[in-house]
Amino acid sequence: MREMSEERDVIRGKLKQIVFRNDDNGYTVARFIVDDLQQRQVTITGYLPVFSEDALMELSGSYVDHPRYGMQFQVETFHRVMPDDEDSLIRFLSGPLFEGIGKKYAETIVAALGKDAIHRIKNDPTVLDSVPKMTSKRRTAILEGLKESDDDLENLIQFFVAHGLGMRNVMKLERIYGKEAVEKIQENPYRMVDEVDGIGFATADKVAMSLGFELEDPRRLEAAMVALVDQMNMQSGDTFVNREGLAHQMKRQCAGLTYDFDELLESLLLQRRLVEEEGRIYHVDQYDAEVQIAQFLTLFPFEELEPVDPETLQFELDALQEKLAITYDQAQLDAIHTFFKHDAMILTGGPGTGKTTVVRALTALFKKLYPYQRIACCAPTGRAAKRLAELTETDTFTIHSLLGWDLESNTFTKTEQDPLIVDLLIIDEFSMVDSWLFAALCKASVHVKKLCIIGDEDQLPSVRCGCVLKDLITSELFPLVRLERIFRQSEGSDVITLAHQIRQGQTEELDCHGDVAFFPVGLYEIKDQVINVVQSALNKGYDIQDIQVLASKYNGPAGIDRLNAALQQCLNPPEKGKREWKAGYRTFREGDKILQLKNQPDDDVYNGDIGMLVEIVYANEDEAGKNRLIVDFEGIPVEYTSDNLLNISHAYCISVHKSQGSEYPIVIMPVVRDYGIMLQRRLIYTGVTRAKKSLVLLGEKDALIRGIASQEHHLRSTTLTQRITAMLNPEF
Ligand SMILES: Nc1ncnc2c1ncn2[C@@H]1O[C@H](COP(=O)(O)OP(=O)(O)OP(=O)(O)O)[C@@H](O)[C@H]1O
Repeated sequence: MREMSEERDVIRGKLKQIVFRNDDNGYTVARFIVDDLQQRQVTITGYLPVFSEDALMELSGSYVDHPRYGMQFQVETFHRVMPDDEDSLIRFLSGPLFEGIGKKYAETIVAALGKDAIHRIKNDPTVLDSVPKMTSKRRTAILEGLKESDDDLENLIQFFVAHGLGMRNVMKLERIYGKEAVEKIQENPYRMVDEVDGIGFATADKVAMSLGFELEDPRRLEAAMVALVDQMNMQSGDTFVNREGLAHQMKRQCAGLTYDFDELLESLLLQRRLVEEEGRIYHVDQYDAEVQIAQFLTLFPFEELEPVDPETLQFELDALQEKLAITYDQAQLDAIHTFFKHDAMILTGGPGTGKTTVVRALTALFKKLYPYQRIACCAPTGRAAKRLAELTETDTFTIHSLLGWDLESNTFTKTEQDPLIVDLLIIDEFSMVDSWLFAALCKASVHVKKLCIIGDEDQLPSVRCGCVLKDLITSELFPLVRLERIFRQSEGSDVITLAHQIRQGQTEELDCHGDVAFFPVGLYEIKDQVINVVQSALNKGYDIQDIQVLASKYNGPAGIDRLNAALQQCLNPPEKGKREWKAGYRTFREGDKILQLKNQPDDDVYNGDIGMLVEIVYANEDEAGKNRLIVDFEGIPVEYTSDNLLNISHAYCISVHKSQGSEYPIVIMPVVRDYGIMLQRRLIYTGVTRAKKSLVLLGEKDALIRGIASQEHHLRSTTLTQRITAMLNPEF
């Protein structure tokens, strides 16, 4: 039993050391030095933000006698006490809150503004002008530091944490709504779903319930309907839902609640959170994305390049072929001429058909013919961008980094107001680009004068909504060059031959010889046989990073989770001296092969990147008292703590979807009936074409054949093509 003393106490003092902290909700156990004559040390507990150790705090709460931990001070409210003597003021201003302000400059500030410097700056920031040697950097550091030390922020944190939000989200709210956050969220917590990235309906609903909202509150039902449209789109890949389907799903989700569907929908249409067009209901973001893409492409280009003289082009082309000792075939030459003749072009073709070879020629010739124009190459994944950079010797980016993506707000700094300064834009692996991302790229591309889109139309469509590549090809807006001849085959690739058979839906006499092997294996033997194949490749001298196992679903005996666990046990077993970190159901071990699951642009690692776990640092050796894991992504070290551990998983076996945009020397791919409808032609094709050198298929031949024969069950429904057509022919 815990005993609690009755009266509320107030203590003043400073934080000494954090003993425990849950970063999700801010729950903290810390040592605190009370600012009295004895300088007593007290253990405090409560939901608190991270304070700097120098901050003078006033805590109000009560002492609790904990049976195991003894007397603790349980914090109910807290606020920062501003220093009121010169010494403390100088220490405060030169503390960690004020970046770049040292002791000397803090003295200058206090000498200029006196003991009530903080009060004066807060009342009128222009008083900083009277401080000698005040630079704009120093000014920003002081104002930002004061903002952080504000009591309002502390009250705001307490309010939201009490209503179930984690510290991370609270900080986002503060950034978006400022001091009005509490008022705004109290009035309608569901606005967070639309306005705060990373907060979905479930989180907003938790806050609303805690604030006492009714289940049938119209604001709740409206938010539920918008979230439902989003969720249905994410599941199907479509860019809209139909009215009846939405009404039906809404009925299921809001069973037992009384509401009028038509009225709710009408209200959402009026607010323009949803958009209706001929019975189709769009989430406003999806609608705007389609319109933006269609508008941009139909008006493209806004400025034109001087045309090239055909003779000069031919001269440079001949010189390039000689320099590279290559002869482009007719389709490749067509691609090159089309590119220089038109403002935009789509280049498509299967693996090994020479797409990258053409891009190399395009960039080399463009540099010669337009020496003062800027080129940017981009791709949706880091891997694809790196490959393009190696081959084209041009500035190459992921689309996210090109657009200056901000992870916290999920927004881009490059927009129509601050567009890209690029004349030629080349986008590779375009089949993976979704509607929302392409719309963002279009918005920032108003100065682009030439556009080249490259992608394999037979690969899986983008993870998120839309099928932009297919829609652009169907719209016939831009000239399309299709490369069919397989050049890699002449280098002896049986993988490519098989890939083309799969693409054409050919199921008889599948070419499984040479670099392609098929082993008939039953479902329950898959795990052991995969290990055997991996072992024999390792024995032949391949590295674990060269070998990639690709599976089609997560659960089941041949699922990703099971294969990862088995492969880890076999390839990187526990060993004395090899450090481990058990995190939930996963054990990370030094030497593990790791997959990045999310974009982390600040660290330069992206969804689909693969690295190696090189070091584990335990909490008791770490300054911040946290377990830490360091992964090396081809020379880029990235740190993970419990805060971002969900961004990675083991990579011995990964999904075919995650492998898009990457290539591996050896691919091992189980194909079993247990994968069900996942095993379709596009997925098999995408997996098979990841293999650069050799491919091992193992499983049930009938599952492979049935998979190749099965086309997508659900072709994505979008309206991009018809929008483009309508914009080109406004009279219809
Ligand atoms: N005209 C050509 N003559 C000789 N070899 C060629 C020619 N075009 C391409 N190749 C060679 O064919 C191979 C595949 O070309 P490339 O990498 O450009 O194809 P790709 O379509 O980009 O393939 P993937 O999509 O699989 O990367 C390369 O080794 C390339 O050097």
